[in-house]
Amino acid sequence: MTVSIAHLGPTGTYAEAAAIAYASWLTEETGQETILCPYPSIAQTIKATAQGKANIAVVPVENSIEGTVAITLDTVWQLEILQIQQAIVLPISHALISLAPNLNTIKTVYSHPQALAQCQGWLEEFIPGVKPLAVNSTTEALQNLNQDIYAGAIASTRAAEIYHLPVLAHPINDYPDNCTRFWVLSLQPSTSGTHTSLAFSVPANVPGALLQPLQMFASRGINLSRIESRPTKRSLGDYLFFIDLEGDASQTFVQSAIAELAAYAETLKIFGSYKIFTKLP
Ligand SMILES: O=C(O)C(=O)C[C@]1(C(=O)O)C=C[C@@H](O)C=C1
Repeated sequence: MTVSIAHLGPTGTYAEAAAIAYASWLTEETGQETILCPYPSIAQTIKATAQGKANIAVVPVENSIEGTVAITLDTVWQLEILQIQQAIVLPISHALISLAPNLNTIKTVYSHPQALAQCQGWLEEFIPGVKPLAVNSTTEALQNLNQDIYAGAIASTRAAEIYHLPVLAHPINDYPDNCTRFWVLSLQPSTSGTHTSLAFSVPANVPGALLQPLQMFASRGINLSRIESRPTKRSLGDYLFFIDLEGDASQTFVQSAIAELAAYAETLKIFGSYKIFTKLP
């Protein structure tokens, strides 16, 4: 069977690079053939996989400069049925791509909001007054860039090569060690790994509602590698808490922690246990 891997498109995105890295790993490990399936948005990538239209989704979840990719957490929470099979950390090195003769003539810069935010200091310093325009992905604007010499786009040098466009400046991210973590999601139960991701809402906004779950992890010696809050979208000030913990959900002490957490939580969702792969530059 050929494994279909959904990712944010069009071709050349960082998500596609992560999907390619996962596809090579999968083929090496299992001998399975893969096919890449680009989708116009991160939400559609995740939904297509939840609906069985693709076998796997590879989506960004957190960036070292800008933090959470909110749409990923929100969609995974809403759909509930997807499990994390693996996490992949990719270095992100942005380029300014444009047919403009020099930086001074650029009036607008297109990119994904995460990429624009990761380069905002550079943009303010080197193209002050430029208009940042958010689009669905770093590569969405590249197909039309040759129609506007006053426009630029922030994407990878790999994308510039794919679209045969010149790089005016690189790297332009505000911090050199920029990297993004991607989740590999599917409908299959996750196997095992070093980290477990879960999320919960609390029954009431009262003192200690979050302290009790956190204390429970601490008292068991379970290290949390990430905690993130997202609005429940029900009312202002009402939150969900996303936690990554160091441990495998099949370990007895993690199982008992999860059982105790269920008692504190209004709703608890477990997104699986998985390994984190770091692809070096
Ligand atoms: O637009 C892309 O190329 C993406 O893969 C999306 C995305 C993101 O959403 O964070 C992925 C990595 C970078 O952080 C910038 C953009």
